[in-house]
Amino acid sequence: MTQGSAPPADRLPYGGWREGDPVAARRWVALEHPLELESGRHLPGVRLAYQTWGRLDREGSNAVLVLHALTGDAHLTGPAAPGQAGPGWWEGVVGPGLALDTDRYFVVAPNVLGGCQGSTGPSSKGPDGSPWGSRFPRLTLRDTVRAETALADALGVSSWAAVIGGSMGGMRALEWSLIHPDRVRRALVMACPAATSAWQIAWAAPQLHAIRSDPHWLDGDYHDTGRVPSEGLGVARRIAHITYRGSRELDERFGRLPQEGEDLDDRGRYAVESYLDHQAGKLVRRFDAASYVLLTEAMNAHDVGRGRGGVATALKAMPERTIVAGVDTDHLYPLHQQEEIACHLPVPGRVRVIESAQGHDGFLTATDQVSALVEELLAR
Ligand SMILES: CC(=O)SCCNC(=O)CCNC(=O)[C@H](O)C(C)(C)COP(=O)(O)OP(=O)(O)OC[C@H]1O[C@@H](n2cnc3c(N)ncnc32)[C@H](O)[C@@H]1OP(=O)(O)O
Ligand SMILES: N[C@@H](CCO)C(=O)O
Repeated sequence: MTQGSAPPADRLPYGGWREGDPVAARRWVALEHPLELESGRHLPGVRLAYQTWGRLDREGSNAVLVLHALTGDAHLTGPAAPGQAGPGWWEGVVGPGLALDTDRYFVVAPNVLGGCQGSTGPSSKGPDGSPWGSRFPRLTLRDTVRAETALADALGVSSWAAVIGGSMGGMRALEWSLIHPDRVRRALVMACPAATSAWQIAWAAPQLHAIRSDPHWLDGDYHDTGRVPSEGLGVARRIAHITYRGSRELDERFGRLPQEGEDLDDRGRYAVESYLDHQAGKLVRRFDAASYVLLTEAMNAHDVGRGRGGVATALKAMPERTIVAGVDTDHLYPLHQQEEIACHLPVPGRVRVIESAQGHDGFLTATDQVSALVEELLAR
């Protein structure tokens, strides 16, 4: 296993992974051997990008793993790297004296395998030096956990004090706990299901279709062409973003208003259309379409019960100290899915409800309530 603090030289980052990055704790780890995937295939040359905050104690017992959502990254908090847009995605939750107190805990956030923010994914160069593109193997979320097992080993973390995640991060927190029951002491699982439902696969379908219909998609082999399937990815993000937000929220924020300075009678847009255009444009600038497809398919395949005797049996192996939370207005991953998880835990409990108008994104925006959950988890 090799490790470093500079980005892998063969990586064209979409995020902030550049030579001379001023934040010392942005690192990567390279797996020595090809990663054996759930499919039986092997993925060579795996590198995982990650960031850390705080220090690991002598016993190696104070490490907390935070797992990001679909288009997230390893940057939880702190100054952005040069060229990287914006602060971290969990500002106010992680830091000195905050709920995830970096004076006490060693916080680790990897970029998911298959992603495009520093870790190996379809846009990385394959063994022959050209981008993986369509040759990149299908992944499951279990594969992403197996890759991170090597990261935990490299960091000297024998067991995590807690594994925390929302949405895809929550699915992966479940898988971490079930693959390594001896290495996860607590879990906080937010806004995700035990198994992806028809409703969620249905919402993903037009997104995948939009990307694959883009003339620049080229069956996933576009990385060397100088063109990217930005129209398709933009449509996918618009669809996804509607599912991430509250219906009442959008009504109250935008109503039937036209976008400022635009005339609806002269091809102008409604304000909400402009908002979705903005969200699409931001994602297209920071995310790779092939990673989006790969990870969406990995989420579609998510089922903690697969090969474990079903969901109810599988969840019995979760840590006793598990908190499950959902957002009251989340119409993508509705609360009944978190209730299902909570009722099958070894210590069945009630779901913690995050009250937020902002739908699924509540686990990102309601930082005070999320902080309270993190504090409760770590106090147990
Ligand atoms: C766990 C993870 O790692 S997930 C990764 C986190 N990041 C993302 O998901 C990126 C996508 N963004 C989001 O999902 C959300 O914006 C969040 C959750 C990050 C933040 O949500 P909020 O703070 O509620 O932001 P909101 O949805 O209101 O969007 C604000 C943006 O819309 C823009 N906007 C608002 N109204 C309009 C409009 N009528 N026309 C155009 N743009 C508009 C704002 O100017 C602002 O732009 P900026 O982000 O470039 O500054
Ligand atoms: N806004 C989040 C929602 C997905 O859970 C993301 O883009 O990853």
